[in-house]
Amino acid sequence: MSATGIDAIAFYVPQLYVPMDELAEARGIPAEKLKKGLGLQKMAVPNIGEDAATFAANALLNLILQNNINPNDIGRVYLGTESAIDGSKPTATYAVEIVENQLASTYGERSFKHCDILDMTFACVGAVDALHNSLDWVRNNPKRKAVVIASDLSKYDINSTGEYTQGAGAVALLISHNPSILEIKDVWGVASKSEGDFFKPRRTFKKAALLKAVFKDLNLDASDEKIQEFMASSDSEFWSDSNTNVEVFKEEPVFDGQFSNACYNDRITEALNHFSEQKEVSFNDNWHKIVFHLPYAFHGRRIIFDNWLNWLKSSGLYFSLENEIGPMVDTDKKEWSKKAYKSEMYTTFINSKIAQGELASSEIGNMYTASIFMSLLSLLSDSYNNDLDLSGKTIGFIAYGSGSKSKVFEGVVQDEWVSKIADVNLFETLNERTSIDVETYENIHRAKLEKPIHNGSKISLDFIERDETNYGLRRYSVK
Ligand SMILES: CC(C)(COP(=O)([O-])OP(=O)([O-])OC[C@H]1O[C@@H](n2cnc3c(N)ncnc32)[C@H](O)[C@@H]1OP(=O)([O-])[O-])[C@@H](O)C(=O)NCCC(=O)NCCSC(=O)C[C@@](C)(O)CC(=O)[O-]
Repeated sequence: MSATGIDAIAFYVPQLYVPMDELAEARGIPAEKLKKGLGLQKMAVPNIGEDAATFAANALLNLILQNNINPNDIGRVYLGTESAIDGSKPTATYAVEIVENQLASTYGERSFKHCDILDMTFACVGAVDALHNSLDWVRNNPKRKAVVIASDLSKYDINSTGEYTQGAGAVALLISHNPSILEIKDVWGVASKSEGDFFKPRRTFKKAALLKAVFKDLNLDASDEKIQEFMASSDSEFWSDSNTNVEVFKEEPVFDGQFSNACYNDRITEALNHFSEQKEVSFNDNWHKIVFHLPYAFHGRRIIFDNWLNWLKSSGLYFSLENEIGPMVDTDKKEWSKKAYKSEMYTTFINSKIAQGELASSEIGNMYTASIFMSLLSLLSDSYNNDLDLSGKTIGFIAYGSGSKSKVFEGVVQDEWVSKIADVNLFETLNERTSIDVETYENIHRAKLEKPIHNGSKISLDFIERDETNYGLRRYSVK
């Protein structure tokens, strides 16, 4: 059976960002905490009119144009996202429609007509699920090709501990036989457990209670009779709606930061164990590089530490660490762990296996589903820029999605990888973005602006339909 995996890769990141120094100053947080503690330099900010569909469309279009892909050859477009723009109509349909229209003059109308299009959602691991499924499907027939897109925007409440980890964008992958970039092996470590570490519930409010609060603030008669009378006679489409409750969807999650770290740690440990039950592996020796889901740049290096200690024990190298920092004494475990974390051995491990995958995350922030694929692209682009050959090397992948699930898998870099990375220009593109100040970012965050700032994006939301039969349908335009 021929190898299957990633044959081409493309990305899209919004043009706007906030420098971390400025955000730290505005929030009264030491900039060193964000920069040295979490590894953050810039936070990508979506412009007005950008959403998960426009990011995905941009990444898909880049993938097709940069690699001369004929859309008629693609049998699947599976999109992983937790920022869906509709509860029923997949975000992938919007993205494909935009791209199909753009390609019509070259490939004719409806070039994705026979393509299976789908969204998959499981927090940040949803696009890895899309990849896993697409690999299984492609593997069954040598002619099959699939596209996997990861597209998201991570938005947290202003002033929350998640705010400085925000980011946005998309990565698109072409999955095929005999891939040029990465063969992905069919061994998957999986661990799932329902947890409430991070989620985006539908929040409900009683309409009468909302009105009561408003009436009271305005010093109006807030009696139940008056409220009922108002709702029955109101011309407003909102207040006259027959539902008792108002359902509100917010992009901002409900989350518990340190608990989410603990869930991430537990799930990846279980998934790593599950992986090694299926394949004998010495993670330290066999994995040349490790790519993580990165909610912020330094998360991988912080969260893998306990597993690394166990890897040292199983590969007989623990004594080298003890030689460097001394043996652990039961009474001083915490101090010893701190020393081990700062040891030369661990620093070498981070610098040789993890740091290249962190570079793009420092410049963008959390891209949710796209973070792990952006980390792969960061590793490949940095290796390309520094003439480091990765051919034949094994990369380990550690994915996590809140709620919660981890998947662990591995891939082998193929001889042709350079030919597919040379024109991606990841870091060059990131360096061309526009800096905005904190006030402008806050106005975008609070939806106070109506028009895009600067030149706006190439693909953006044009308007939202308001007629009864197409209410809420989104229309996009391409400049
Ligand atoms: C991620 C947290 C929890 C971080 O929480 P936090 O409170 O911002 O930071 P911290 O207290 O964990 O400290 C961060 C580091 O900064 C250091 N530090 C402190 N001060 C200084 C200073 N002056 N100079 C230098 N360093 C400093 C400090 O020592 C520490 O480093 P460590 O000691 O651990 O190596 C927070 O940002 C958060 O709640 N984020 C949102 C949730 C999240 O990202 N969770 C991550 C795991 S869950 C996940 O990955 C899934 C997710 C979120 O992507 C969603 C999905 O699946 O859909």
